[in-house]
Amino acid sequence: MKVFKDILYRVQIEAVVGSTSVSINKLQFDSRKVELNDAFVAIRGSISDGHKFIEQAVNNGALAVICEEIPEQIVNGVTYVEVKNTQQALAFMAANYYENPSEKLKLIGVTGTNGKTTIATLLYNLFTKAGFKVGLLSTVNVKVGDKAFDAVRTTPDSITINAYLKQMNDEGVEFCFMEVSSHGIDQHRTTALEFAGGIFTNLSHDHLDYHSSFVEYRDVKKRFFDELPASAFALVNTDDKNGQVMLQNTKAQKYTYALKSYADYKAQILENSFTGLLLKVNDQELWTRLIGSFNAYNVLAIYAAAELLGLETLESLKIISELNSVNGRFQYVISAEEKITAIVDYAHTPDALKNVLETINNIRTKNEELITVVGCGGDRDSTKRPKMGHIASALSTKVIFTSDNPRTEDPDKIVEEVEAGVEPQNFKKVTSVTNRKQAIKAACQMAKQNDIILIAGKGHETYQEINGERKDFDDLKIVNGFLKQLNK
Ligand SMILES: CC(=O)N[C@H]1[C@@H](OP(=O)(O)OP(=O)(O)OC[C@H]2O[C@@H](n3ccc(=O)[nH]c3=O)[C@H](O)[C@@H]2O)O[C@H](CO)[C@@H](O)[C@@H]1O[C@H](C)C(=O)N[C@@H](C)C(=O)N[C@H](CCC(=O)O)C(=O)O
Ligand SMILES: Nc1ncnc2c1ncn2[C@@H]1O[C@H](COP(=O)(O)OP(=O)(O)OP(=O)(O)O)[C@@H](O)[C@H]1O
Ligand SMILES: N[C@H](CCC[C@H](N)C(=O)O)C(=O)O
Ligand SMILES: [Mg+2]
Repeated sequence: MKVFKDILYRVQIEAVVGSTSVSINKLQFDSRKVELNDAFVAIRGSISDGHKFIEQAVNNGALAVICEEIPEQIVNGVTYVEVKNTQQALAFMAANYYENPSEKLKLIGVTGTNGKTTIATLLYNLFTKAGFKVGLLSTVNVKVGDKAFDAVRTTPDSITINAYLKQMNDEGVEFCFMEVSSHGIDQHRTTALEFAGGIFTNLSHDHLDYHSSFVEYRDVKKRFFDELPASAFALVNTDDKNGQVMLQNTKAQKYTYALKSYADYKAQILENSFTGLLLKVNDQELWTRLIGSFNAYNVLAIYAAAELLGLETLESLKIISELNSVNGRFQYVISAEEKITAIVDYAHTPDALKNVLETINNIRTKNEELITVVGCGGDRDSTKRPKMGHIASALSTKVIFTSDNPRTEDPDKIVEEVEAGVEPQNFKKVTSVTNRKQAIKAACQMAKQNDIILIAGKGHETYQEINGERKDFDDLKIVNGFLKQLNK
């Protein structure tokens, strides 16, 4: 039990009805989960409005209600608190409830369109290998030291974030690396957290269904840097034109990294092959098993962050050279006889897809075909579909369009929208097989000796979501199975 008044610390209160001296049990923003003596926070969402469920929350036993408008019908014995923004209030309340756990460790947030999971996970692995107890909040999973938990979202809601951070405090975690998504910033999931550093990767097309324009998407990302404290570092990629924008109004100490332009942390690619990258980083040579020039940015960012967090340079260079690629990010298998390479990659944005295809094209020889299997998710930004169709067909020798996670949309219709981006000169490279398993099978059957198959979009995901139902599905396992059948 916690005293309600203490939980409200730093929350800007507009009006109160009832007493704030009561003791509350848990915080909830979903009325269906409210139990006796909980506090219910009513959030105006995109589908429904939490204010409609205040009565249900009270019937379920809520002792306190935090809302943007106190209802006309109030119940005796229940405390109502009016605030301007309930999502923001929830963030402060969650931090207070768990005793501000972000202040008791070094929390580093990674934001940008692509590379967040890669950078956060590599930093988790780097600091763990350096002997620290580390935490991770990422798309793939949540880690508290070596304990792993399933991740539901890239950036969880503020109650979940603070609960994990508290668990990290209890277990003596010193550093936590977390992904900060644009939805997360916009919905104040990361407000009230004390960050020791922020990293910006890059900005390209994604989530334009949610944010009304690219400028709004950019400004949401920028808000994360605007809110960093002066004690934190802000480390940005200045080869991306939006890197400097992120630094415009930040109070944090500014650092830059780049391959092409002047920066505090600079790298040059000396070698780029299927076995990895050889980089020159601030005059030191650095070998990494990670593949593709985009990974040079990720590796440079973790090298810089490690230095800013006080890790010894030689030690971090040594450990970085031992790090493996992250689950579902350029993971590959090679079939035993035909030597067909199948790559599974989480590229689900036009820019990521282009990077992965260019990386493969830089490495493969002209005699080998590049067969790409790709689709786009349903109930997500549909404007990226034709763009990804265009990129896949222009940069591969053959393409099979298929389903990603159709969610509640018609899978055939999504495939048609992807096909719409194909230019006439590429028509004959393209076929469509809506069933993803059949599409992967077809790619394996098409492939000849030494060819390369790219299966993009789902990476580490072990399910396919169709009509709200998640069924087991693992690109890597499936392609491995078909490649083995070919060998028989
Ligand atoms: C678009 C989006 O971000 N939606 C999030 C948002 O939902 P919403 O605004 O639609 O909520 P709503 O359903 O309208 O309901 C409003 C409120 O009423 C409450 N409610 C609803 C019904 C009821 O009976 N009782 C009740 O109290 C809900 O709990 C909610 O608090 O607020 C909810 C509660 O916090 C989130 O669960 C939900 O995430 C949904 C599931 C989602 O899919 N989000 C994705 C898009 C997302 O956040 N993705 C990013 C990754 C992006 C990236 O790759 O960069 C992420 O960080 O994971
Ligand atoms: N620095 C980068 N620049 C461009 N593309 C990248 C970069 N790093 C990774 N990618 C590509 O983007 C894909 C997704 O990478 P990653 O999962 O690290 O990004 P993310 O930002 O966490 O994505 P999400 O928004 O889904 O959480 C990778 O599979 C790869 O194809
Ligand atoms: N974090 C991203 C993941 C997309 C992954 C892709 N497989 C899809 O389902 O669209 C999102 O929620 O938009
Ligand atoms: Mg991620």
